[in-house]
Amino acid sequence: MRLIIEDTQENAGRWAARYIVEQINKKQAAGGTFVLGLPTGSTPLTTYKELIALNKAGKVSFKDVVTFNMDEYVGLPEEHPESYHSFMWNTFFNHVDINPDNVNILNGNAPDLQKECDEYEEKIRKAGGIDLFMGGVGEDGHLAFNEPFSSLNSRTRVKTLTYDTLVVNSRFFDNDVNKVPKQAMSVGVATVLDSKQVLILALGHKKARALQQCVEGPYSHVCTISAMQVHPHGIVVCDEPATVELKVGTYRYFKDIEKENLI
Ligand SMILES: N[C@@H]1[C@@H](O)[C@H](O)[C@@H](COP(=O)(O)O)O[C@@H]1O
Repeated sequence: MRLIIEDTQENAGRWAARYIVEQINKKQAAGGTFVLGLPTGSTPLTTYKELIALNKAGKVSFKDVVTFNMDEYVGLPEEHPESYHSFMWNTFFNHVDINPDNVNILNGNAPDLQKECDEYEEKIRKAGGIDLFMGGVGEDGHLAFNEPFSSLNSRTRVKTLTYDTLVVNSRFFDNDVNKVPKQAMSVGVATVLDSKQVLILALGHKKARALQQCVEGPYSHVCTISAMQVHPHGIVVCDEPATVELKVGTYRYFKDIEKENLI
C-alpha cells in the first residue's frame, strides 16, 4: 500500500486527479481504452473539479474512457437530485467530453435488482476489467456501500444500509433520516479488488479512525476498507487531519518513502 499524505484536502484531491490523468494518458498512448471506477459523496469533489479543469486545459480526454460507478440508492427516482445518477452528471459528466454511452451507473429502479447487479459485473468483465477504481471511505470504514460485516469476497448486490450510514447521509435529505433510502446497490469488495489499481481518498478528521483501521488495523470484514491491505496496487491519499489516529512511526514511514515519488 502507498499512503500519500498531503497537507490539505484540496492538495490531496488534486494529487488524485493528476495521478488518474497520468494513468489515462499512459493507457491511451498505448492505444487502450481506460476503464475508470468512480465514487460519489463529498470526498471526490476536489478531484472531479481538477479533472474537469485538466480536461478543459486539454491535458486529458475522456472520449475513450469507460466509467463504472460504485453504487446507487434503491428506489430513488433517477432524476431525484440526490440520486447518484444526478450527482455524477451534475458534478462531473456534464462538464467533460465523456461519451454518455460509456457511462455505467447501476439502475436502482430495475425490475430485478439482482439481475441488474449480475449484468453490471458482466459489463465490467466485457470492458476488460477496471483499470483504476477511485473511492472514498465511510466514517465507519466502509468501502462503497460495503457496510461493516460485508463479505470481503462480495460482488455487486443490494445492501441494507446501517443506521449510522443513514444518519450520515441524511445531510443530503433535509437532515431527515427517514427520507434516506434504506437500501443501495453496491459493487462488492471483490469487485473493487479485481481492479488493476485502487485509489482511496480519506479526507478530514472524521475519517481518521477509518484511515487508521485501513492502514494499521486488521484485515477484517468489520472494516471493509481494510481490504486495501491485500490489493497489489493500493494507493490511499489523505490530508493531515485524517492522519491523527496513525502511529507517529507509520506517519513518518510513509512521509519518508514518498519524498521522491512526485508526479
Ligand atoms: N456509498 C458512499 C461511499 O462511496 C462514500 O465513500 C461514503 C463517504 O462519503 P463522503 O465522501 O461524503 O464522506 O459515503 C457513501 O457511503
